[in-house]
Amino acid sequence: MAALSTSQQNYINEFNSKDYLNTSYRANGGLLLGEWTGFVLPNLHETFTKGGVKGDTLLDFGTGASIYQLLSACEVFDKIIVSDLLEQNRAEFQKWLKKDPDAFDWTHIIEHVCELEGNRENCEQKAEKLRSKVKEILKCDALKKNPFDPVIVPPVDCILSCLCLECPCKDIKSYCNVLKNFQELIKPGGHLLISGTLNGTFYHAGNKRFNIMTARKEDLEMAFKDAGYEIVKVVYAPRIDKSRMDIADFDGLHLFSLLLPPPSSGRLADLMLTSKSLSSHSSGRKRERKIQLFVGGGG
Ligand SMILES: C[S@@+](CC[C@H](N)C(=O)[O-])C[C@H]1O[C@@H](n2cnc3c(N)ncnc32)[C@H](O)[C@@H]1O
Repeated sequence: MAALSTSQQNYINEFNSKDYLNTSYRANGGLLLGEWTGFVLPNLHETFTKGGVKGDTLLDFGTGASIYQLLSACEVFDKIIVSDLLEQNRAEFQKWLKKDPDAFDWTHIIEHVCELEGNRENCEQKAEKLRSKVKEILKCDALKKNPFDPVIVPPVDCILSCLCLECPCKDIKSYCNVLKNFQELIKPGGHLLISGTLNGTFYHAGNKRFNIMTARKEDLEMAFKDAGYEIVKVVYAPRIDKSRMDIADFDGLHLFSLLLPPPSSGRLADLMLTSKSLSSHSSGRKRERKIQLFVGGGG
């Protein structure tokens, strides 16, 4: 088994789920309430309505113990898979799912999303809808080729990841590598939605400090293109309130809506050549047929 990086071991030992939720999202005072939620919730609402992103399964990568990012998604996906590196985060998420009295109270955030959706449902109905859509809570590690190893997750319609990839990735090269590995997890023609902060170097969960990769606009744009995604939409916003830079020092926010294009005919030829040269016996032929069928179906 590969050794854990310092960053992963640090997360395992030091990241307290409740401290993170309280620092970031507690009603009246969470650092990420206001500018972050005021940015990400309407943008996700729009992505999952006017933006037309929908499907059978959404995979949320690096969920932590957060639910805010799934509240609009649960309207347009049948199944949601959540995932995180940390056992403590997965357990904390499970508490919310099971309505444990000790679970974090997300009411203020759920109300915000209900308002965005025109109050079709009340808070309780909305929470129940999300609970009913979450089908799995998986362990993941962004730094592995298959982040769910040894589990094989069949390709999904959409991967969503908020405030996560800048934590494990030490630089833009490793970030781009993670994006490339994500391709195996997304159906061709499916979406990748990535949202996070710009130009930050650290954030706090309680009194513990976690360093992050400094994400610059131009580096992110380049990484998504280099990794083979088509940028459908990108939204940026500056950080206005800089009074608590000692808790997290980012100066802006971003949301990228990306498309994983179906393989072009040139790429199909490459795939078929690779497939043929990989095996000359019947399993190779089966694989070749599967690729042809799939491309035919995808356009
Ligand atoms: C800043 S928190 C964001 C949590 C949540 N997505 C949110 O928006 O509130 C960063 C998350 O990244 C997770 N993380 C750190 N290293 C990771 C890795 N190697 N693979 C997957 N997740 C990781 C942490 O466990 C943590 O939940």
